[in-house]
This record gives sequence, C-alpha cells and structure tokens, in this order.
Amino acid sequence: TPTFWDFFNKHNSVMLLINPRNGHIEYANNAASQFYGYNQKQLQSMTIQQINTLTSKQVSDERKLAEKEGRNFFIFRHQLADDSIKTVEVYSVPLNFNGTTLLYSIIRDISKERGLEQDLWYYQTQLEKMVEVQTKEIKKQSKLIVYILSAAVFMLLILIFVLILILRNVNRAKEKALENEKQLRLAAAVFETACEAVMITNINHKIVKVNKSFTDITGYLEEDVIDKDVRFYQTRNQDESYFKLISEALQAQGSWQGEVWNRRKGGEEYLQWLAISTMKDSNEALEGYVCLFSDITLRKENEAKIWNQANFDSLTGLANRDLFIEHFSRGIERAQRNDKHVALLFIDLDRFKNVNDTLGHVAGDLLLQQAANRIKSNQRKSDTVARFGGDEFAVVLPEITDLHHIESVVNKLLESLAKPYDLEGSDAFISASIGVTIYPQDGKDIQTLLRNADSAMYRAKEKGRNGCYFFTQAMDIEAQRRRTLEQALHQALDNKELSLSFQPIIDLKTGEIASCEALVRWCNPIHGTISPEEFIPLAEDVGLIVPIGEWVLKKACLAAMCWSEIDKLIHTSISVNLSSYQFKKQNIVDLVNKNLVESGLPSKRLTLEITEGLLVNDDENTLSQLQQLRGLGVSLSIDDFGTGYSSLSYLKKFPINYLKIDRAFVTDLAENKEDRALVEGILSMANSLQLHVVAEGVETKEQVAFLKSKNCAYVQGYLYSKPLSEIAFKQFLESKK
Ligand SMILES: Nc1nc2c(ncn2[C@@H]2O[C@@H]3COP(=O)(O)O[C@H]4[C@@H](O)[C@H](n5cnc6c(=O)[nH]c(N)nc65)O[C@@H]4COP(=O)(O)O[C@H]3[C@H]2O)c(=O)[nH]1
Repeated sequence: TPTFWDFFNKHNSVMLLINPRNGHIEYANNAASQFYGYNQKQLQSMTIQQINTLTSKQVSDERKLAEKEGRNFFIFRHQLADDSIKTVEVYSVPLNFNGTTLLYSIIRDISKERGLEQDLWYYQTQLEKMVEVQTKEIKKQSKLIVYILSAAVFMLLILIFVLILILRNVNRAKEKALENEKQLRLAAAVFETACEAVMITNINHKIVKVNKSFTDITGYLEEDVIDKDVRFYQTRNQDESYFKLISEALQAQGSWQGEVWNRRKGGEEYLQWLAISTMKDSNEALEGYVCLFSDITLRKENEAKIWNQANFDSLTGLANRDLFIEHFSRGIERAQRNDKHVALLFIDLDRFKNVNDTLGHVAGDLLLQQAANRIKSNQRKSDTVARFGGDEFAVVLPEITDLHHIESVVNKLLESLAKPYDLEGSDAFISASIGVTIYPQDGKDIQTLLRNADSAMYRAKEKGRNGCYFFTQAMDIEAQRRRTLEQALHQALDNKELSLSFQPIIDLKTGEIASCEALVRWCNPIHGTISPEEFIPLAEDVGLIVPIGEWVLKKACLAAMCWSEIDKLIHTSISVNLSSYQFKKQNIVDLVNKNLVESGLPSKRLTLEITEGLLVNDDENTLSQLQQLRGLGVSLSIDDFGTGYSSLSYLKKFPINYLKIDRAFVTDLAENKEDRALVEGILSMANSLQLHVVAEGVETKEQVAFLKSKNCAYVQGYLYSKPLSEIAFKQFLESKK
C-alpha cells in the first residue's frame, strides 16, 4: 500500500511540510523542486519566509482577509530561484508527524489567471487614458464655445432679472393703486356709515362736507350747511372765548375734544362730545378741520341717573350713606387743615314704627319725606343731610367754630321734627332723638364718630325721646341745660319771671346821677337766677329776643317816666340794650317810636345801647335805621367798646353819641399798663370825635382817679351802685335828691 511519502513525493501538486514555529521547510516534494527551481536539498535548508515575498504584516493581513472571506487558502507571492514572482494559493493543514506538528501546504500557481485579469485591466486603463486625452481635446476645443455660451447665459440672466424687477415694480404700483382705491372706498364707507357725525371744514371754518350721521343728529341736510360757518348752530357756552380756547388747543396740539352744547334744526338743545383734529397736506400746511361728534345727551342723563341712584336715597332725595361718608371725610380733612370742628348728628324718629303699623307704608313714606324736608330746610348749604335707611337720618355740620351753633341746630331740628305731620288727611305726631358727636374730641375717624353718634342717639332715646345727647359729657350737660333753659325761657314772659334792674351812671364832674342802664333779670322757680349773659344769646338763637327786647324797652320807658314824677329836676335818662338780632328781625324805629309815644318819655331821655357787631357789616339798612332813631331824638351808645372790631371808620360814619368802655379794660386799670394806654387812647379819640365816654365796671377810687385825670365824662359800677330793683333804684334816686 502506498504510504504518505509515496503520495507526497509522486504527486504533481507542489507540496511542502513547514515547521510552524520557525517557518523551516522540513520536506519539499519533486513538484516543489521543479516549481521553485531549487533541488529538494536546497529547499529543505530554506525557510518559507525566504520564498514568500510578503512581509509578516502582509501575511497576517491576508490571514485575516481569508478568515473574513471564509477561504481555506491564502494568496501569497512566492519568489522562484530565477527571481520571478508567482502569485500562489496556499492550502495549509497541521499534521502530526511522530509528535511534531508540521504544516502540510499545497501550493497552486495562479499567476496565469491573475495575468489575464491584469491584461484586462491594462487595456481598460489604456482605454480610459485615450478617452481622457480625447475628452481633454474636446474640452479644449469647446472652451471658447463655453465662454461664448456662458456670456450669453449671463446676459440672459441679467435680462431676466431686470425684467423681474420691472414686473415686480409694476405689480407693486398696481397693488398700491388697488390698496389706495380700497382705502378710499373704506373711508367713504366709514364716512357714510359711521354712527358719529363727521363734519369737515376748511381753514376758515366753513363746512365743506358732512355725513349722514350729521344729518341724523342735527336734523340739517348737507345742502343746509355747506359753506356755512361752523358756529351757525352753536349755543350756550359757545361764546367767543370758548371758541378761542378751542382754536388755541388746535394750534398747540392739533386736536381738541370736549363737551359742547348745540342746537338741532328743530331748536332743541343737545349735548355733544366733539373731537376736532387739524388736516394737513403733505407739506404740513393746514388744509382744514375734521370734526367728529356724537349726541351724548341721553348718555349724560343716564349717567346722572345712575350717579343719583348710587348716591341718593330714592324716597327722600337725600344723600345716601356712601355719599354722606364721602362728604363727611372731606369735612374732616378740611377741619383738620383749618383747626375747626365737625359735628355729626345722628337722627332717629321716635315711634315711627307705630305710624307704619297703624297708617300703612304709604303714610310712613310720606312722613319720611316730610321729615327729610324739615331736616334739610334747617341746614345750611354746606351741611350734608343723609338718610341711612328706615327712619335714620344723619347730618354733618362742617367747619364749626362756635360749638353752641350745634346746639342751636339740634334744638331747631327737634322742634321742627316734633310738629304734626299731615299724612293726607290724618295727622301724625312723632318726635326725634338725636345723638351728637364732634370731631376731633369724640373720635378721629368716621367709623368711631358714627358709632359714638349712634350710641349717643340711644342715650337720647333712653332719656325719654324728643331730645338729644352729646357724646361728650361736658357738652352734653351744657346742651341739656341750654335746652331746658330754652324751654323755660319760652314761658318766662308769660310767667312774669323777667324783671328789670337799673344801675346808675354817674357824671364824674358833678358826682350826680346822669342816667341809668336798664338790665334784664330772669328768675326761674327751678333754675333760679339766670345771668343775661347766658340767656340773652339763647333768646337770640331761638328768636325770643324780639318779645323780650320789646318787653324791656316798654318797661324801661315806663320806669323812667315814673322817676320823673318823683323829681322833676333830675330827669334821669335811661339806657336800654338792643340786640343786633332785633335790628334784623323787626322794625326797631317803629318799636322805639311806639314806646316813646305810649310811655310819654321824651326821646332825649332815652339812650339805646348797641354793640360793635351791628356796625361792622357796614350795612346801609343799619345806617338808615340808626339815622332814623337819631331823627327821633334818642341817643346811641356803643356798648362793650374795645372788645370787638373797634374801628375809627364806623365811629365817624354812624351817628353815635356815647362810647362805653368795657369793664374788662377798667377792672385792671391799676395793674395793667396796656389797659391804661388803651383807655387813654379811647378817651382821646372820643374827645376828638366829640363823643361822650362811659366807663363800665368801676369798682375802686383809683380807677375813678385815673379816669377823671383823663377826662372821662361818666362812670358806672359797683363803687357807686350795683344794678338795683325798680323800687331800690327809686329809693336811690330819692336819697340823692
Ligand atoms: N363785675 C362788675 N360788673 C358790673 C359792674 N358794674 C356793672 N356790672 C355788670 O356789667 C354789665 C353791664 O351791662 P352790659 O355791658 O350792657 O352787658 C349786659 C348786656 O350785654 C346784656 N344784657 C343785659 N340786659 C339786657 C337787655 O335788656 N337786653 C339785651 N339785649 N342785653 C342785655 O347782658 C350783659 C350782662 O348784664 P349783667 O349781667 O346785668 O351785667 C351788667 C352789670 O351788672 C362792676 O362794677 N363790676
């Protein structure tokens, strides 16, 4: 049987056995010897690396490639003994030879197959080269044509571009024209369909165009107004100055807007909201005016209605709580600035519920309306009267300087609200309770003042209704006293509680009684003796000064006549105080005349004492009354001179005979240098005006000495006599006989 070696040596495939550790060729067959050109011996002394021309890296790359391609052979380049290089496929398997592993490699020459491929590649390369050369040639020849063509294309492109530009501009112009046309159409549509009236005038204010709404609002057709001056239909506040104001605004800002009263064609006046703008041409020159207006009469009326509903009580027409609080807070701010007081009167009708329950709600509403009118009629314009709901009312009296004013308002209110109410046939009698707080003493803020006024009102109710309660205790005591005194004073005359005292006035030169002053006295069984300084202002407040003053004058004239009976030689004259209120409330000349006639007292024995306050207003009526009184033959004396507005001018103007220096200046004559200077000044001034001076309140001899040294004609005071009753004064006169 043939062995491996027979097979190995005789096979005509090239075979090698190679040691994989060092590449040594252990055995080479005959075919190998013929292929490589080395004999077997030579081959078996060589390594495969001497035959394989590939580097070890190339060998490793080929191994990886074969593995990747799934080949069972490698492609190497083997060098033969004649130095020619063959491309070979090497098929290798490891075989064990007596314990040594050798690579059994069969080598196949594939150079010829590769050679064909290379020839093909050569011709292909040659062909490409030829093509390249040809192409280059063609390119060379066509370059010129290309240049010419490019230039033509370029020119064409420019032409297209220019054409596009022209086309675009034409389109734009077309679009603009269309847009302008659209705008004009729109403007025309807006002009015609606008709800607002549009009126266009030229620079001379002549109307050049109006729209339909203009006709709708004004009633004037276009032909009625074209070429007319814009002012032709204006009224009321559109005088020249108003027109000037608008012109100035148009000049300065180019526009004006505001409310304007105009007249419709039918004559009816309406309020329009007018907006005027100037129209200018492209050179900024004035072309005319565009006036837009709408009729806002109804809107204004509605706004006013809404405002009224929001701020006023619909039943009584008085302010509601919100408006009241607004006014109140403004009043407080003003009082704060001017250091004044603000009074809050909280009024609640007593037993109003009874009226509602017995007479029904209609009667109740009627009563509330009447009560509201009464409260309102008792207030000044600056006061705010409000209804808080139900039968609750409130009044704010702002900027109060004299706190007594509050009492007088409260008393008037109580009196007025207590009068019977005529509720369409049935009479209702109710009263009111009033709580009073005063800013700032009873609270610094509205809420506190309201709360305190409310609790004061409840106190008034507790005290028996038809009354008031001042939150401040001291004021409350005073107010209550004034109120009870006022009630008592109403009865004083009828109850014969008034009387007259007489205080002599002494002639300093002779030391004799020159005259006397009649002083009213009030003695009430409950309140005792009340000073005229307290009750005269009260009588003035409630108007009782008129009957009291009449009574005093009558009594004084009769008394003076009576004394002349005692001693015809004395002929004592009498001074009677007159309140300024009497001059306002009655015809004082008639009254004096009547009393002189009725008593028979010669007018020269009557002196009327008036206060500076009467003269200060420089009222022509007062002057006339005083002149008439002088015409009757009575004398006039200014009481309390120096305490008020002492002015030379009224002394010269009014027909005065006497000045009475107030006792405040006489009292401190000894100690007070300034008082001395003042009294001296009054005396010298009176002297130069030929007025007689009476010094009041003389209590000491020192005072007399000073007054005498300064030529004071008359004195009055406790040093000589206190005011005396009629009987005591009679005796005083008799003692001086
Ligand atoms: N301390 C002091 N007092 C003296 C002295 N001598 C007189 N008197 C008081 O000074 C007051 C003088 O009256 P008057 O200045 O007219 O001031 C009067 C007058 O303005 C007013 N009055 C009094 N009677 C009437 C009246 O019939 N009608 C009016 N309208 N006012 C009157 O009331 C004021 C106060 O009157 P009266 O209380 O009677 O007070 C009187 C008198 O009692 C004195 O030496 N020392």
